Amino acid sequence: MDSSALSRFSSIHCLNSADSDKRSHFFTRRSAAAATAATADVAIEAQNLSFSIATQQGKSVPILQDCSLRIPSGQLWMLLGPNGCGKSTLLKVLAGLLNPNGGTFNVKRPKSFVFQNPDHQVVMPTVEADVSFGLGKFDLSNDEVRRRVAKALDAVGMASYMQRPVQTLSGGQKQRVAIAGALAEACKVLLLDELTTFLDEKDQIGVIKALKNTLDVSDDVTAIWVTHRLEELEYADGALYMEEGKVIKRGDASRIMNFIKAKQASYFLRN
Ligand SMILES: Nc1ncnc2c1ncn2[C@@H]1O[C@H](COP(=O)(O)OP(=O)(O)OP(=O)(O)O)[C@@H](O)[C@H]1O
Repeated sequence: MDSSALSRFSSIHCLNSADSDKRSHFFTRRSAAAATAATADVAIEAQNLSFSIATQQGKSVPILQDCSLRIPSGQLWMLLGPNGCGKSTLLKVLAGLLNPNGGTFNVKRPKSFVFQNPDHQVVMPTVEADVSFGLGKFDLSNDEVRRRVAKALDAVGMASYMQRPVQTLSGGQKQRVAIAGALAEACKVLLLDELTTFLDEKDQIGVIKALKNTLDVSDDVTAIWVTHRLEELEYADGALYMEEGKVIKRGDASRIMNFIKAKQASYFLRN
């Protein structure tokens, strides 16, 4: 599957229980009995995850090492860290798109992964068709489909765009439509990989505000948001900071902000 098709598949279709069975979402070297079960108030939990890639020379290169995290239900958490530290890889493991070599994880389902390129997120001709695209598998009445689509678009502030051709949307609006698609499918966890990378400042703030509103008005939806932009931290309930394949700091947004600023200051003093 090419990356565009994978993006479309993953972002528009919630990764539900049936998918997850096929994709070995819960991988462990330990016995199933020892696996960590998510408690009612924890949406995402991972312990000691490891993930390696094999080079063409047959060498194993570790990407995630002893990586643990815990995110409470109904909250927006941000995942930060330097380029190449493993943020996207961790997200893909949590989505079930990559199988870890070790460790345990549990993510509430259904869950949905949205990629950073807005042009990979929407493919149907209109906003309404796009958001309802993933609902075909549920055998819902037309009224129920319309109700879910309207509610999801309302949550992301796109209710008045129902009949708009998707090619007329800005990048941020496309990302919001992708999030609405996941909401319409009643996803409990949104795994969002640098959605604002390709967006201008106005669109960037529009997406993060729409997401924050979505979590406020939805019942028990949790989001993890990978970003490099410190200004987005003000919208977070909590944040994780990764380095070299593992989460090294966890806390409220101001704690992580101070931690990163101190790191940046010491880097500039040394160089
Ligand atoms: N399929 C792959 N083959 C080889 N190396 C890979 C592969 N996938 C990831 N990597 C490497 O793994 C490391 C972590 O990549 P990842 O994309 O998870 O980092 P990231 O923290 O999301 O980076 P960025 O902030 O730059 O997007 C990088 O060094 C990357 O080059």
